[in-house]
Amino acid sequence: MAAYDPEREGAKMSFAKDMSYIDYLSLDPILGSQNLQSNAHDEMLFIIQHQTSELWMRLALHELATAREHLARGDFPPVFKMLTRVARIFEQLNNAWDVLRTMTPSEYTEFRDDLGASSGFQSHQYRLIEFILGNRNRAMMKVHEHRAELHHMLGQEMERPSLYHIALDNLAREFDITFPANAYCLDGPHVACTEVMDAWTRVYQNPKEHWSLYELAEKLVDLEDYFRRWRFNHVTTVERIIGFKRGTGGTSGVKYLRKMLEVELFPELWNMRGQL
Ligand code: HEM
Ligand SMILES: N[C@@H](CC(=O)c1ccccc1NC=O)C(=O)O
Repeated sequence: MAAYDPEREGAKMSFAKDMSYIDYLSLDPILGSQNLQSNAHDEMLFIIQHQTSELWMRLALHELATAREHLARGDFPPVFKMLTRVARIFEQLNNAWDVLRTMTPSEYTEFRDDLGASSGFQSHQYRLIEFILGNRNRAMMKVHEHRAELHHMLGQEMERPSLYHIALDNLAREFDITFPANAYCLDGPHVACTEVMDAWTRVYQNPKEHWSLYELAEKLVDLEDYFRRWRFNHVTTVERIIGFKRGTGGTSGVKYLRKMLEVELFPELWNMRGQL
């Protein structure tokens, strides 16, 4: 029997003049961007793990920015879809730790020194995700001063209402109320506010009456749930690989990351649950 030839069934096989897979996906720059700093076998894993994470974060930002625009118009269905997708992206990032966990401390030590002072602490996309969700801290912007455009982007985000702020606008509108100004702090983390908690409580006490806000609240809780799991997986993997060593970024390492586990993005949505 002759070997199968897809061309005979009509598959296009010549791409000298047409856009092909490698062209459309810009695979040349992507697959040529694993610039190893050492000869350690596991550095490839380390770089690809981070590069793929950054690509997923790029998508998460794309979804979150558009979700915020729709939410500002009170257009809920696309927001639900996009927030679900972002939660799934975090699930994807969470599963990716299983691959990285195959690297032992001995293997990581082979190239850790070659990382210099670089660290995930300097991931501008991670910081943007935090800022867009509402966990804002100007001090975190300083590491980007040498990259004016990234620094500017983070600064601009800090001037916009966060996704949660926009959710609160919708919540206030539902009950024809106004939240105190401190519920809308632009350049700091969101601080829990009783009036907001009471309004979410009213939503959960009568879901049928406030179904869109109820669904929105659950999407936000879902997203934060997955984000928390990411932080937890990160700190556990870090402890497993470097123990309590200081981070390359200069923080205390695991101690710093444990502190970050305390971050609450949407505190009222968690605090109100004990009141129902
Ligand atoms: C061997 C694996 C890893 C180790 C040992 C590690 C270690 C650390 C340490 C010690 C910090 C604290 C900052 C510092 O002083 O350096 C940190 C922060 C961070 N890492 Fe990793 N990390 C690892 C993998 C990853 C991966 C795969 C990502 C995915 C992008 C990542 C993203 C981050 C981010 C975003 C921060 C900042 C967190 C924050 O400020 O809340 N890390 N990491
Ligand atoms: N902070 C890590 C190094 C590290 O994980 C890292 C280094 C360069 C680019 C991304 C990294 N990932 C997360 O921090 C360490 O202290 O070993």
